[in-house]
Amino acid sequence: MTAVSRPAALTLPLQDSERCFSGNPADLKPKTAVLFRTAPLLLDCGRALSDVRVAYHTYGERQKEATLVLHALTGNSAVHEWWPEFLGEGRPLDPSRDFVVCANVLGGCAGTDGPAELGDLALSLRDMARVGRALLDHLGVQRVRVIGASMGGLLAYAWLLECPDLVERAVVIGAPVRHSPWAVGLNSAARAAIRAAPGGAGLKVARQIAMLSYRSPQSLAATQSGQRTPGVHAVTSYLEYQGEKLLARFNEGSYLALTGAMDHFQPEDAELACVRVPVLVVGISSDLLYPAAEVRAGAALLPNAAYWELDSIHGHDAFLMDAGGLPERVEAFLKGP
Ligand SMILES: CC(=O)SCCNC(=O)CCNC(=O)[C@H](O)C(C)(C)COP(=O)(O)OP(=O)(O)OC[C@H]1O[C@@H](n2cnc3c(N)ncnc32)[C@H](O)[C@@H]1OP(=O)(O)O
Ligand SMILES: N[C@@H](CCO)C(=O)O
Repeated sequence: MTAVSRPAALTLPLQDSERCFSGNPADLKPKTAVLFRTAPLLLDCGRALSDVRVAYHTYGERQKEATLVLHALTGNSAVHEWWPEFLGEGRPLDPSRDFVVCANVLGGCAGTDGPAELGDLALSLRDMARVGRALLDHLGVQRVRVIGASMGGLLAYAWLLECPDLVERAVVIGAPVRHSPWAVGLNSAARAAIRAAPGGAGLKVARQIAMLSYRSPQSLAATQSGQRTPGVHAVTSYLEYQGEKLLARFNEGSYLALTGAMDHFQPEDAELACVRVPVLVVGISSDLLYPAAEVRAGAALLPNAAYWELDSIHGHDAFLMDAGGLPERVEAFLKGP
């Protein structure tokens, strides 16, 4: 790995993620585009949006074919910060070979328009795919390979249904084809916490509920047994800390909008049977939020899907924390036949 050098004008110390990224230092900066200037975006809820601001990262030289990364619920477009095992020379997303694009989703709070700019929004994952399509048009991209995990995996399914003409192949990691009552129930409890205690306290509880679904009993037994502070269970202070961390970097309106979009994405089996392109679906052995059997059953609804399982004790977030052989699997699949 080659360390990147920062332009002289910037004197902040490099973050670890920046040191590890061996591509063009200019790729580390987010870009913005204002889309839907001449014709509005018609949302599934019936509202029309014009001049939609989208913040995104690209890695590598611009090409007509791209690899589009779809981030998770509280993730963002800075792939180099949260997926270093996947992005870089010799990795599945290789900027020396590929044009990699990742945009912050509509409805989020990382630079793309969301509730903070637009007010309360009833959004769908298909709306987000349409915004992504407009961004690809803006960049001159005509074909994409799509890869997403968690909410990004659900969004990958939305791309397959909404933009079948653009998608060449797709990787779905740790995501079902639609939310189960269990997943909707967890999000409903999180939203109830936000509505019961607006202004921050509710968002912190929402994150605590969600974190439990992102880990597993075995993972917490391995990492959070005992106490850090006398008289306080380690897992209790861990969850409190995770709530504080999310409050510092996220927005409760976005949490409501994005979890609502995930819950309302309920494609029919017959729609999924029309997806013709090759799809690699990855389940996670200890995932409590989206159990591997459910993810596998979703893959079986697609005519041209392969299923692989990541073996980890760390639950849903293993794709971030304990990726094991996943990068190699993804790379082999993205290369194509
Ligand atoms: C496809 C996508 O888009 S994914 C998007 C990626 N998402 C993000 O990057 C944002 C969300 N982040 C995460 O979800 C998590 O940080 C993960 C999954 C990346 C990593 O999870 P973890 O290994 O639990 O690490 P996490 O950073 O959450 O927790 C460790 C922190 O908790 C603290 N901590 C650990 N145990 C305790 C405890 N018992 N009490 C208090 N604090 C604790 C650690 O000191 C550490 O603090 P720091 O963050 O200030 O360094
Ligand atoms: N840790 C992920 C969870 C969903 O994968 C996030 O916060 O977005």
